[in-house]
Formats: sequence, structure tokens, C-alpha cells
Amino acid sequence: MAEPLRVALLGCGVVGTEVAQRLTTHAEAYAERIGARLELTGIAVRDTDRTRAGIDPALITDDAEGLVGRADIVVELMGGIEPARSLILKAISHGASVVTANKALLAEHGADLLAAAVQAGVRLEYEAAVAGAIPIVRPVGESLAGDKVQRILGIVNGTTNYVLDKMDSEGWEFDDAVKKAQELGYAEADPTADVGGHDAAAKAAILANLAFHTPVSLSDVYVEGITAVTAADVARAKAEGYAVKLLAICERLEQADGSDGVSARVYPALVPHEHPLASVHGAFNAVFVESEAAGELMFYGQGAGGAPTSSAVLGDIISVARRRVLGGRGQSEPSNGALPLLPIDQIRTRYHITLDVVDRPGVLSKVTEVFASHGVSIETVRQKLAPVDGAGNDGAERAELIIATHLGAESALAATVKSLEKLDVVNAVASTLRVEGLQ
Ligand SMILES: NC(=O)C1=CN([C@@H]2O[C@H](COP(=O)(O)OP(=O)(O)OC[C@H]3O[C@@H](n4cnc5c(N)ncnc54)[C@H](O)[C@@H]3O)[C@@H](O)[C@H]2O)C=CC1
Ligand SMILES: N[C@@H](CC=O)C(=O)O
Ligand code: NA
Repeated sequence: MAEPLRVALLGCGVVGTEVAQRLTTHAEAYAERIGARLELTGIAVRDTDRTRAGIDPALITDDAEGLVGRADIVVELMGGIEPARSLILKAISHGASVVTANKALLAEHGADLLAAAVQAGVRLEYEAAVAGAIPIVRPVGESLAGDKVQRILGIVNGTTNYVLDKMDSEGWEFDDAVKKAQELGYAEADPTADVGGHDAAAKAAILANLAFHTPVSLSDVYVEGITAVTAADVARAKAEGYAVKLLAICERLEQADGSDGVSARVYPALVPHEHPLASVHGAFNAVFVESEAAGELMFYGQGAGGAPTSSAVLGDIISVARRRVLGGRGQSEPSNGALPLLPIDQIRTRYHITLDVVDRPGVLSKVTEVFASHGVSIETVRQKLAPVDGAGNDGAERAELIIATHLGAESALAATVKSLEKLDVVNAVASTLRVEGLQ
């Protein structure tokens, strides 16, 4: 058996607690798998006075810097940008390998951190940063490295999937579902990162980097969250044969000159009930990958929560520990390709537009003229006489039009909605949702 490896844990919250407990309870098994014992030397936290069930109080410290300076492996589970970034850089400069679940940090500073790891000849692993327990970072980054990834459609945020699912299947209110997701340990310290789509956008940036070998950071990702999604949207979608899902989409797109570009984006979308992503319930995540040679692949599992996320973190710890015992090269070079990043208006998608309109002859033709003027082709139009607002309106003078478009340019679709908003016969554009996952 090789010399023990000193492990420093930064953070003892939802995920850190599970990691610390398993490092203790499974110590013998891990030692056999690695060929060296893992010695947990300390756990850095903000509040040292709190008692933590199942954690040896002697390990708790507020001296994160000191801990990092004496470690072979640093496990960063604090979250946030600083001091996580500086501590990871310090660990790397001391020759320690690093494991992190911090997608926000990786999406903003991943390139610098990976370059520092390459320089120092150490590993930086982050399987837990995308879709929690699901092995997806290694499959996309390594297993599919010889293939050509065309598209990734992912439900990569457990909180928002939980919220949308509860609204859909049990009629919960948005705020109640968010609160429950917080209690269950799915949400970020600030849940606006979840509901605003930024957590999913960070994961989209990480996946796009790996899939397209091109640097993509958080600011390159177009983001819409789920805060504008209403119970009426979810109910209407269900009646029309769709589930509303917050999707992270990474796509290789052909540009006008025939060369490839990359789009990374996050928005709530209608997914047809027949698509496998529509059956992903609760805080589960799923990542649907389409590539040239492999075809379609689906990765499914628990995307949030302490225990599931600890599985990915522990796998990374064992992987970097084995590497230290066996020797060998450190981090491989980060993405250095140069596919251009395409703005949202260059993608092609489908819209479902729900209009609250005046119910009188000639309205439909006025509405369809707007679509035609923007070169947008309509697939179906449904009209309901029921009132849109459900607030005592008898429906006599108002109707709801649900218009599904064919595939079209985002720029034309968005311009169509703007024109519809100005049309005198349109009381309101009640909802606009993109449709994804149709063949
Ligand atoms: N909770 C989840 O389901 C998942 C979380 N993650 C990521 O894992 C990381 C940790 O998440 P959670 O465990 O949920 O967070 P948490 O908020 O429950 O725990 C954070 C821990 O870090 C400590 N900490 C924070 N700032 C510190 C500082 N400046 N100095 C010392 N200690 C500090 C806190 O005292 C606490 O022990 C985050 O990057 C998060 O995005 C990733 C996948 C899933
Ligand atoms: N807040 C995140 C946690 C995992 O990454 C989520 O809800 O998915
Ligand atoms: Na993962």
C-alpha cells in the first residue's frame, strides 16, 4: 500500500457532509480500490460553532488556506466564485489535485483553472458539476472524444425540473415548489440561480466546451429561466401533448458559408410527451446526446441532492487518488478549438404562441398575415372560445388562439411576436414557448 493521501475538504453543506461521511464509512474499501488510504485532514467551513451530525468536530476549521497548503487532494464544495477560485489555484500551485462540483466557477473561470492544472501537471475533475450523479462530463469529454457531437438536449437543473413537474402533475404553486426544492437540498444557496436558468447555463457552457472542443463560457450562453412560466402554460402544454422543461441546448449548426458554429442556450421549452425527456420527473436530470457515429444516447439519473452528488465527487476523488498512486500525466490541454459561437437569433426553432384575441370575423386572417409578412410558416392554429384570463369573462368577445409554427429562424419568430403584440385585434400575447425535441 502506498503512502496515505491527505484530503482537504472545503465546505460541509448538503454535498460536503455526504462526502465527508462516506470518506469515513467506506475508508477501507476506498483504500483497496486506490492502493493508498485517504486521510481526511480537515473540513473548512464558515461557521465553526455549528454541530454537524456524523462529522468529527476535530476536523472542522475556518482555516481553508492552511488546509489547502497541506493537502494532496483538495475537494472544493463551498460554491461561489471567491474564495473558491483562489483556493483552487493555491491547491494547484502546491501540486495538489482538485475535485470540485462548482459549475458557476467552472463556467466563468474553467479555462484558467484547467490551464493552471496543465501547467502544474495535476488533475482538476468536476463530474459533479453537471447533472449531479449522472456520469456525463467524462462520457462527453472522453468517451465521445472520437465522435462528432451534433446536439445535446439536457434537463440539467433538478430544482426547476422539480418545480415544473410539481406544477404539472400536482398543480402546485410555483413558490411552494421552489421552497420545497430548497428544503430537499436541490437548490443553490441563492435559488434565483436555478429558476433564472443561470445554473443550467453554467452546465451548458461546460458541456459545450467538452462536446465541441471550443471555449464556451457562461456569458456565451443565451439564458431564459422559468420565472415567466405560469400554471396556465403548463396546463395548456399538457392538453396539447407536451411537457414544459427547462432545457440546456448545445448545438453544432451549419452557417451560411457551410462551416460549423456552436449555439449554447437555456430556455423553458415544450417537449412532446413521446420524447424521452418528457418522462423525466422530480429532481431527476437527463441528457440526450446526438452524435455522428454513436447516434442517440440518453444519460439519466439524480441531478441534485447531497447523496447523489457525493457519488460523482467520490468517483473523482478515487480517480485522482489512483492517478497519484500510479503516476502519469496530469490534466490534458483544455479546449483549444475555435468554432464560432452563434447568437440566439441565428438558431432555428419552432414557437407555440398563445394569443388572447378579439373574437370577431377577420381576426384570424389579420393574425396569419403577420406570420406571412415575416416569412414564418404556420403548422396549426387552434381556437378556443373559453376566456383567456379565467376571471369571470364570459368568453363572448375574446378567444384564445394557439398557433404552432414550423421550424423557422429565431430572428423571424421573435419579430413575429413583436408585431403580434402591436396588432389591434390582439389583447395580449399570453405566452410564447419554443418547441424542442421534434424530429
Ligand atoms: N446541492 C446540490 O444538489 C448540488 C450542489 N452542487 C455544487 O456543490 C457545491 C456545494 O453545494 P451545497 O453543498 O449544496 O452548498 P451548501 O451551501 O449546502 O454548503 C456550502 C458549504 O461551504 C461552506 N462555505 C461557503 N463559503 C465558505 C467560505 N468562504 N469559507 C469556508 N467555508 C465556506 C459553508 O459553510 C457550507 O459548509 C456548490 O458549488 C454547488 O453548486 C453541485 C451539484 C449538486
Ligand atoms: N441547484 C442544482 C444542484 C445541482 O447541480 C440543481 O437544482 O440542479
Ligand atoms: Na455528473
